[in-house]
Order: sequence, then structure tokens, then C-alpha cells
Amino acid sequence: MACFSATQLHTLLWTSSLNRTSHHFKPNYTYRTPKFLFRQKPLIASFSTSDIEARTETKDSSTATLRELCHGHVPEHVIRRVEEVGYVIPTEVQLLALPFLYSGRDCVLHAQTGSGKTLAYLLQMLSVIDSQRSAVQALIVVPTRELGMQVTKVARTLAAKPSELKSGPKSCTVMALLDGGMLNRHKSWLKAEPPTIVVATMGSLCQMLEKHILKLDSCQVLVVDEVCTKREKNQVLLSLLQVDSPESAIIFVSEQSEKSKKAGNAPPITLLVDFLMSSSGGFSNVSLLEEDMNFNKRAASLSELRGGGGYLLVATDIAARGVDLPETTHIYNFDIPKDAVNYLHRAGRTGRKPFSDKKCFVTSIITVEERFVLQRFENELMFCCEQLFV
Ligand SMILES: Nc1ncnc2c1ncn2[C@@H]1O[C@H](COP(=O)(O)OP(=O)(O)OP(=O)(O)O)[C@@H](O)[C@H]1O
Repeated sequence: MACFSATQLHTLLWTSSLNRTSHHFKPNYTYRTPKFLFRQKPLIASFSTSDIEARTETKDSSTATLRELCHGHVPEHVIRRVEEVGYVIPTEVQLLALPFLYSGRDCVLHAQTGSGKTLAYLLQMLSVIDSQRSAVQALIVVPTRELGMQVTKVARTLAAKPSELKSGPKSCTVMALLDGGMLNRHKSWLKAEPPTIVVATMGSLCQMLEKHILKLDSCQVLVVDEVCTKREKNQVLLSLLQVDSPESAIIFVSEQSEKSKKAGNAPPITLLVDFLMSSSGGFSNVSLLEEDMNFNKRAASLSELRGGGGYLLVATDIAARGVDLPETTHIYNFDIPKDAVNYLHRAGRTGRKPFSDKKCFVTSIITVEERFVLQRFENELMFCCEQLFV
């Protein structure tokens, strides 16, 4: 079975609005109190709406303890450990998800960050694992080493025996196969006695699978934690463009890395242009500006845009400096800029009509991990973002 955990905060949108009032480049940011618009009820995607309503309205289930929810599914010593750690009352997502997860069906957990998804899927995992067997029975795939370390810590805490239980069944073991870790040491461990649960980043997982060191034939549960695909980011951009209907906008995308070029991958900028042009309700007139275009092509692209407004330009940072397209009302940081100076230069492509009272916007699409980066820019450049959710 597969169990997917995604967070609504996965893709965050931060928008700062710029009012340009002076002739010189001096951003006059509108300060707004950050608003958290994403505080909506967690949603279990695989539930039908009536299921959720029925459950939330049932008094008994809303007052249930974790013990009651786990009884008959999770071994008693695990429940005692869960209580010992301090988890007694389920969070809303646990209350809604656990009965569903115990039923053995595949599930997407989609809820805001910090709502308790990790405990929900770990409890489900502990309900099916046989700790007496020496075989990998559950795999958690994480996007970053940091998240992997955090999940491993929680899994090991729950897997430990409750303090009053000295003897009793063997507790399950948890191995972290994370990028930057000591994979050689793990190889011997995997050969000697496979762990019950593996937490892995994609790179390390592939290495171990390719070398046939890690075997997943006994794996019963797969969790993909923090699902965030490029596609999801694309969809967020699309929704933004549909809601904003910008008169003229520039979408900034990172340059393709040398590694990706060598691997023969298509440049991210081309992929995004293709996506926008092929999306339903499409944008037929998307322009492109990037380093790899020759000088004449770049000049032609710019002079075409200068001919009037109504453009959607997808560009790398090559367009962040010196390019004067006064009609630009919206900037979208599809990929977050390298540093605060680059942020400022990108933002400075908008609001270039000194006496216009048109409001211009700079919107950054970021993941949870990038949140602190944007905060750094805010501190350095002394502006404040409003947080949106799409
Ligand atoms: N039932 C509970 N009772 C008390 N604390 C809980 C409970 N469930 C989870 N927590 C605590 O809430 C915090 C957030 O939980 P967790 O990390 O599982 O959230 P998450 O939804 O997985 O977040 P993210 O999306 O950021 O990974 C943790 O400190 C965890 O220990």
C-alpha cells in the first residue's frame, strides 16, 4: 500500500506589493501584517466530503483518545510508548486519518504543516509491522536530509520500549539512509540485519537499490513525505496568473545547472514555457529570454515586448538587470532568487512608470524549506510579505 503525506504549506506564496512614487529607484513597499490564509481544516483527499462531515460531527470520535483510536490495530506496548512520550489526544488530522489508514487503503494526507501527519503515518506503519521479522517492512521517502533526521528521531522514539517494559517483544529498528550520511556503514548493517523501517532520501535510496544492498520485497508500507512536484508549482503559477490576470508580467526562473545540462535535460525555462502554452485556457503569447539565446534573438524578443503591453515573459536573471519594460505590472519569482540583491533587481523590473498609480506586485512561489530564505531577504531589504495560499 502507499501512503502519501503532503502539506498545504508545501507551496507557499509570499507577495509583497510595490508602490513606486518617486522617479528614482527607491522602492516604497507597502507594509502589511502577514495574513495566514491557509488555516483551513485539514483535508484527507481520499475521504468523501460526507465522510469528513460525519466524523467531525460525531461527538464520540471527536473526543476519542489516541489509545481508543489505536486499540486493536497498534500493539499495546507501542500505545503505552505513545502515551509515555505525551501523545494522548489525537490532532484533527490523526482523528480523521487513522481509522482510514487502518482500513488498509492508500491515502493522501493533505494538511497544514505541524498538524501531526508524521505521527499519523508512523502509527499506521507500527500497526502492520512485525518487529520480530528481520526485513525492511516500511519505507519513508523524504525530500531532504533534515526532514529525514526529524522523521527518524520520531520513529525511533516511538519504536523504543516503554520504560516500565524491560522484557517483552523486540522493538523495531529504524535506519536513516540520507544524502551526506555514512552509506558504507549502513551497507554492512543492511547485510547483517535489515532494519524494519527505512527513512531515505531519493539519492541514497537509489544508490542502495542499484547496488542490490537494500531489498524491498517485504515492504508493506510506502510513505512519500512532503510530496512537492514541479508540476504542483506549475499549477500554483497557473492559478496565480488566472487570478491576477496581469497586464504584463515577468516570470523569473533559475538558470539550468551544468549538471542538468550534461545530463541532457531540457532547460527548466523551456519546460515552463511549454507548460504555459499548452495549459488549458492557455497563454498563446509567451516570450522567452535566457542566456543561451544569441544576441539578435534576445534583442528581437525585447523589442517585440517594448512594442506594447500584454506580454508574459519567462526569463532567467538575465532580464533582472537593465531591462526596461515599463508596462510590467507583475513579477513572479517561480524560483527564488540567489540573494537579496537579485531579489531587488528582479522586483525593480516592475513599477517603472514614475507617475503611474497602477499597483504592481512581486510574488514568490516558495516551498517550506525556502521560507527562511525569503525571511532573510525581508530582513535585509526591510520589507514585509503577505502570505497567500493557493
Ligand atoms: N497527538 C499529539 N499530541 C501532542 N503533540 C503532537 C501530537 N501529534 C503530533 N504532535 C506534535 O506536533 C508537532 C508537529 O507534528 P508533525 O511534525 O507530525 O507535523 P506534520 O504535519 O508532519 O508537519 P510537517 O508538515 O511540517 O512535516 C510535533 O512536535 C509533534 O511532536
